[in-house]
Amino acid sequence: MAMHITNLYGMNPRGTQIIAQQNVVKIARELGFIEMGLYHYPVECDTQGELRKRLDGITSAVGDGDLVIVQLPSWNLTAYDKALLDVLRLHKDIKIAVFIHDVITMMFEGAPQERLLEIIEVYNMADLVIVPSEPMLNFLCQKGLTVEKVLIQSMWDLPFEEELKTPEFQRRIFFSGNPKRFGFVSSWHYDVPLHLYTYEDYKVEGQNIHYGGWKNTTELLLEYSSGGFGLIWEQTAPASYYKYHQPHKLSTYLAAGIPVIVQKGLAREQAIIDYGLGFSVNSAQEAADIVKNITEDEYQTLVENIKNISFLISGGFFTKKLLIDTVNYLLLS
Ligand SMILES: O=c1ccn([C@@H]2O[C@H](COP(=O)(O)OP(=O)(O)O)[C@@H](O)[C@H]2O)c(=O)[nH]1
Repeated sequence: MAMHITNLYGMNPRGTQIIAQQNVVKIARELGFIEMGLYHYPVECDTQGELRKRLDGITSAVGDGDLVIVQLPSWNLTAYDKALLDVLRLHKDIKIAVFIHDVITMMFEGAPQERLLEIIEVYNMADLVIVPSEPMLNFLCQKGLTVEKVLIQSMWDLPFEEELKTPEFQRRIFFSGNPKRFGFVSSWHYDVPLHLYTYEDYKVEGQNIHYGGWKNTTELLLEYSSGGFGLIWEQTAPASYYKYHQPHKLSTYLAAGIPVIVQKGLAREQAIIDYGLGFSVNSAQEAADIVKNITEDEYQTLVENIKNISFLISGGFFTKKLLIDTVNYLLLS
């Protein structure tokens, strides 16, 4: 019996979609998974026959009784995801887990309800689903998710081997994300600097913004670990997605060892408070006030609290555990 996991290629390699899927696969390989590469392309150009031939090639290493983790979305059409699972299901005793990274219809405004139902139908073809949060699980169940075996992802990992220095006390806030998605950036006018990293060209509109352009993972972690706070905020529209979403930036800040400030009501708020990793706030003004008023001792206490979780994230432990739990759950019950 072999274990397979899909991996996404062909999209902007700076996008979180690619970074997250490739990091999961990096960790899965260490556990003996075989990579199944999926290419992002205009699926509508394929005839049914061409798509089937393509999928036969992609799944050629899969045999009867194997276990496959499909990371979704593939960012191709839902019809492609369904066709992939259909082809996998042709194998006798195959075990399929769908690892839900994002639900595309929830991310963009005006997406028709039927599309969400089509996506959930694909999830329902799996023996197990991995969801990004409990609110997401509840939402999907209300909309028709029927898969009984479910695991909830606790955190993204950011496998990273280099030693980072302990962050120094700095009154500044880091934010990584596209300002077109996160409108609060353009109205930043507080007397605490906001250091922004994004691959989108950004004409600085807010005040006290230091635009750092794009950094690769190593560069970003080095910037963050020089000291400050990491901000996690809701996207502008639709303004509810981050109540369900597992934010990648949370792990990036914690991997670098810096405390975080999260907007109240977002999916990871409680964990941040329970583990003493930072603060939750109602407004950007409140975030700036915390950074202005915190003492150096209080900052260092937070940095100490974060050391263990930082070790787990850079060592890939959350994903290893999730993948091992997936295999055990699929094979033993
Ligand atoms: O200069 C940059 C800016 C962003 N990122 C990555 O992009 C993520 C944030 O992107 P996004 O807002 O799409 O992800 P989210 O946090 O919403 O999951 C960060 O965690 C980084 O992994 C990066 O590597 N370099």
